[in-house]
Amino acid sequence: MNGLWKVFGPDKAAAKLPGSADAGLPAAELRERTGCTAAVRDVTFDVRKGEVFVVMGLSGSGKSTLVRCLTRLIEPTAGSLAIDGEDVLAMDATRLRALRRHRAAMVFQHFGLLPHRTVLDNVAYGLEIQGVARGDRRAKAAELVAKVGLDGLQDRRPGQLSGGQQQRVGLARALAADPEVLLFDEPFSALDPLIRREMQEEVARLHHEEGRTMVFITHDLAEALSLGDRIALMRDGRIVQLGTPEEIVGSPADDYVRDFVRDVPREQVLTVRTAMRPATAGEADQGPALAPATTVAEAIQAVARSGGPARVVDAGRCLGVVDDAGLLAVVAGLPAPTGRGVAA
Ligand SMILES: Nc1ncnc2c1ncn2[C@@H]1O[C@H](COP(=O)(O)OP(=O)(O)OP(=O)(O)O)[C@@H](O)[C@H]1O
Repeated sequence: MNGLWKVFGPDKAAAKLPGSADAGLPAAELRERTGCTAAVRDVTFDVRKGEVFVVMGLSGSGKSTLVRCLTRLIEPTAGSLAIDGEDVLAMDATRLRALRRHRAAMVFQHFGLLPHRTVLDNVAYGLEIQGVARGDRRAKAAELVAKVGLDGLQDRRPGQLSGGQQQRVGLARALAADPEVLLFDEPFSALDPLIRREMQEEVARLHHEEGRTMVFITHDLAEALSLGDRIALMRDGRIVQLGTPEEIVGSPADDYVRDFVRDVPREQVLTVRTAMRPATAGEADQGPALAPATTVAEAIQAVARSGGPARVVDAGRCLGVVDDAGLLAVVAGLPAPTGRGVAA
């Protein structure tokens, strides 16, 4: 998407706002002057095939509006939007329906399961509206019920399931459409923390197995950091930073982001790439070898066990070494000493 806007308010005023002098005003002032709310302001990003793209921000920052614009459940006010090169804003009603059914399925916080149908029939429902024959859809639904870990529960009704199990049914139903992209709107925020963790692991596992593209909305930083390949952090309708968890925690774009990530356990997010320094003579072939994606927390264990620096090795090449001073600097949030982070 490119330069996307969604402005709520009186039609004429809303249409005029993108690009106007008022467009940058803080939310309250904007509302006072124009009667409009700019829920999404000039947002540009690409979701890459196969990645988990997280949209994160506090309540009211514009996450849901942004993700609903992706399939035009909400009509954007301005900007452009494409999926696989096809212009979404030019799609007619038929193409749009196909987009929402087959290409970008949405998983909501409240799944809206059909209470009188069994688990299997709820999952098969998505296939039913696609016109799949009964025998085929039941076989496919049974496969998906097993995939999301609900084996043996297929004849229950939603009321006989726990919250987490209901979410799995919703997930299986979304997967039944075999969409290119799964859009998750805060799907787990109503769950208690243990079940929530379990569902996050489930999503991570499914992603790992299938490599399906996922767009995931959350206001929970820990969830964003654990699931996201990249995170777009929103504030007041804008993206304030877009980057990997390591970039957001390690190099916050401004004071707002810095404050946001202040309490994150840095050693669990940052990797040895941030902590390493060039190897000196003789170090390149000594000590334990760590992959570049190794977290600082894991590297601390390796260095503590071996009593000396560890090497960061990628495809047989030594990129640098990490020692206790470098690892401690990361944990303490200190700037890397000169020479660190530079490949040898
Ligand atoms: N239909 C609407 N009419 C007017 N304003 C709206 C409408 N929908 C959303 N807004 C406003 O747009 C802004 C962004 O809302 P949005 O729901 O996208 O935020 P969010 O980040 O998803 O919040 P939450 O985490 O609470 O769901 C808010 O200021 C909200 O009040």
